[in-house]
Order: sequence, then structure tokens, then C-alpha cells
Amino acid sequence: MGILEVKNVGKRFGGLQALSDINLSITQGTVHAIIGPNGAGKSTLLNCLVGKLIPDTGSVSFEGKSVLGRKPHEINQMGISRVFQTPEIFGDLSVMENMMIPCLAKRDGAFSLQAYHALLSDREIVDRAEHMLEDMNMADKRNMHAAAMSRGDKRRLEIGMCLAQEPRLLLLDEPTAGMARADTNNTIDLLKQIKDSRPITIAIIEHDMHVVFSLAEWITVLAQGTPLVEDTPDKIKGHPKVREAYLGESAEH
Ligand SMILES: Nc1ncnc2c1ncn2[C@@H]1O[C@H](COP(=O)(O)OP(=O)(O)OP(=O)(O)O)[C@@H](O)[C@H]1O
Repeated sequence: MGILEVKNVGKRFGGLQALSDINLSITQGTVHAIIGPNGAGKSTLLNCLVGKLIPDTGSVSFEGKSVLGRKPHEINQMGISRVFQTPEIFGDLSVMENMMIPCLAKRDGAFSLQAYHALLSDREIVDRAEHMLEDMNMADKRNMHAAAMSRGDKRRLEIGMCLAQEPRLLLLDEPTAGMARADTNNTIDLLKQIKDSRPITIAIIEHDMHVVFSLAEWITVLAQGTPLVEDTPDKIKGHPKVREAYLGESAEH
């Protein structure tokens, strides 16, 4: 059984069947990419995994426990963290302050902005945040305003903030969208380093085939809301159905 099991999931928006009969198993410790043309249902599926949407049919379970009906923060506490397309960081705070927030949430189970000032003198949280920044190779940026960083560094910080919560499954929604090639390559290296240094499973939605083929060990191709094919990257590359449904279209990205 996979760390994440999706069975017969369907989701309809009015007259549109966005997902139909999705079956997906994500194996523990792998990098699993979900690819597909625009509108294939990738984000809808991801939203069903993290409690932002409730599927009309089917089941989603993480480590054998159903996630359906749980709120996003409850799913997060179960061990699933999600990195969004646009980095979700606090631009007005420093890099260090940003990192302290998930460290506190991990320890205390919640975070309130009222507790923010007390954070600065909380040695345990400061130490943990410093350690995470070192782990992310960002210690030299600790006092920088988060908003002033490059897109690649904002992404690096956000990924670090997710990891501070020690998730067992990291979900990445187009983590290199809008990045210059150098930042994309840095993000690929960072994700490889994360994968090699901790027991984590990564599921990634991505349009950039360079990123997909650099990282993925297993690929599911969605088309029109349903899995078209799943296989290793080598098999997916030359698969005629995939070329027809996706790779032709991917030239636009
Ligand atoms: N909240 C919504 N209400 C109505 N239709 C929606 C909603 N969210 C998504 N859709 C539709 O569902 C289909 C799947 O969308 P989704 O965003 O999941 O695709 P995607 O594969 O992530 O696409 P992209 O690669 O462009 O991000 C699309 O036709 C989209 O227009």
C-alpha cells in the first residue's frame, strides 16, 4: 500500500466532470510527478488531497487514514505539507521570522499572531529556525526582508518552512512556475538534496519537463480528468499516448 492512496475519486463543477474515477497510489520514499495538459485536473486533484476540495466520490487516505472531511490544517498536522504555485511567505517579515512561524506551529500545534513577539525570545524556536535556515543554505539571508528575495529564494524559504513541520509527504504545485532557468536548476538541486537527506515522499505537479525528468521516479499522466497512463520517466518519454495528449502541447510551456 502506498503512503497516499486515491481510489475512484470524482469531482464535478456544475456541468464539468473535472475528475473521474481517479486511482493513484504514491509509494513511500519516491518522487511521483503528476503531469498533463492544461485543464487535465491536476490542481483539482491536489486540492482534493489537502482538504481544499471534497471529492464527490471515492476515497483519499494517507498512511491508512482517510483525509476526507478533514480541514486543511488537520491534514497538515497528519503529515502532508503543500507548496503553492505562488510562494506563501510573509513579505513584511524577515527570513528568520518567517522560518520561526512553522517551527512554532510544529511545536505548539497552532500559531497566533499575538504570540509573535514572544517568539523572538523563545530559544528553542530560534535554534530550530536557525538550524532549518542552515539546512536550506539560507543562514546568510536570515535578516533579509522576505519580500526582497529572488523568486528562487522565496521558493527555497517556503519549502524550508514546509519542511520545518517535518511532513512525511510534500506536495509541490508547479514549484518552478515563472522562474528563470538558473532558479529552476537551483530548485531541482534543492529538491534532490531534500530527498536524499530525509525520509520524505514528494508528489509534484509540474509543466516543465526538464524538472519532471530531473526528479521523478514515477509519473502519472492525467488527461481530461482521468489517468491516461503511469510509468517510469523513460517509458513515459516515448509513450505514444502521452506524446499525443501532452508532449505536443507542452512545447507551449
Ligand atoms: N472551482 C472551479 N469551478 C469550476 N470549474 C473549475 C474549478 N476549478 C477547476 N475547474 C475546471 O476544472 C478543470 C480542471 O482544472 P484544473 O485546474 O484542475 O486543471 P490543471 O490540470 O491543474 O490545469 P493547469 O495545468 O492549467 O493548471 C478545468 O476545466 C477547469 O476550468
